[in-house]
Amino acid sequence: MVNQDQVLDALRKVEDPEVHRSIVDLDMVRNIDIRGSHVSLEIVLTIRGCPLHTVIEEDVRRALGEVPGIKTVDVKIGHMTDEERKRFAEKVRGPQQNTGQPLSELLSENSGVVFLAIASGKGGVGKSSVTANLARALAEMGYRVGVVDADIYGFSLPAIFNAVDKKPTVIDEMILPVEVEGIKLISMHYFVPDNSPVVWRGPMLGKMLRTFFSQVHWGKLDIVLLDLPPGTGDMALDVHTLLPQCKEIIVTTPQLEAAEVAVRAGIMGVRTHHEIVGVVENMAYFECPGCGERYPIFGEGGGAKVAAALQTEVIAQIPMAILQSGQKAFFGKNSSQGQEYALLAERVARRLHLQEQEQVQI
Ligand SMILES: Nc1ncnc2c1ncn2[C@@H]1O[C@H](COP(=O)(O)OP(=O)(O)OP(=O)(O)O)[C@@H](O)[C@H]1O
Repeated sequence: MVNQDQVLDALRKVEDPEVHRSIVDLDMVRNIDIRGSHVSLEIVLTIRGCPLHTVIEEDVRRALGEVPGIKTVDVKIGHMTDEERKRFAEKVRGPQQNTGQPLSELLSENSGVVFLAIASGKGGVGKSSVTANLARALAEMGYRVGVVDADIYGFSLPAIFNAVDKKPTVIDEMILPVEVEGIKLISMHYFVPDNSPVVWRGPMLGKMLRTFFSQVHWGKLDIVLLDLPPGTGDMALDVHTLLPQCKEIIVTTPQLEAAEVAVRAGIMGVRTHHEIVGVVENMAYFECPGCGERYPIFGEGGGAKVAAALQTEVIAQIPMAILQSGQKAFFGKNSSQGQEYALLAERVARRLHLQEQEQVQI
């Protein structure tokens, strides 16, 4: 007859879909009762009505179904008490962290993580689109990617990722980021009541970033992309203070006016000792789908100008796309933009010395 240890061993392979740790290690399994080939048990979830309960239940049934000698399984779903939830959160995030340290040190699980800020001189050049597409392309290369939407004036990443209606799970002051296509995303969008305007002052970005790193449980990551607000304000300074080793990509369009302000944003990055990884020229040209001819709709030379001024290189030129109303600039890997983003991700990975990963299918 099957024994309790065999049941627990099988369940050890089942992970909580948000925390990505074994439900046995997280004390989520209760009341195992074995009668011949029938096993009944209870799984306790952190919150009532957790939308992921069907996923866990199916995984439990599948795992037990593979154990010889088990024919039928009865899974009851229960919920943790406040005390149990507290213990769960402590288990996941480890001992309470000291928020006086630089953020990078707070990420004890992520000591080797690379921070890459995406900056631009002015809004509307495609900084958020670059962040989202680069995140996707890096995830497709197999990297574990986190994205912080630090563009506090216009948090647009949830919309680009089609994740506006998702909600981070909050367990006893521990926040689990939203996950889209394997990418972990956190944004102020999830913490302000319906579209209410947020009046931000300089130090608030620091406070927000601190919260995002001290209370958000990211799990293991290889790289964190930060979508910075446009411009040269105190933000780069804040990011530098909090993440001294942060690298930077500067986004511009080919227009010379955009390039001039992008140079200023880049200089701000250099002054704060952020290594500039390169310049991404977005909406660099439009390629005629019929004849393949390239048209420089916004002129030429902006990217090269920024790169020369900052003593770096243009590491991608992203073609312009014709977008339908409401369509986001989030490109599939077969599009010409998607292919450029794949090349950009390879360059970024090389320049940042990310460890090689196995390609994943998204
Ligand atoms: N390659 C592209 N082709 C066509 N449209 C694009 C491209 N990249 C971005 N866009 C569009 O340009 C607009 C601005 O993009 P995005 O929001 O990413 O810019 P941003 O620099 O982050 O601006 P803000 O800081 O104001 O949010 C969006 O409508 C986006 O869909």
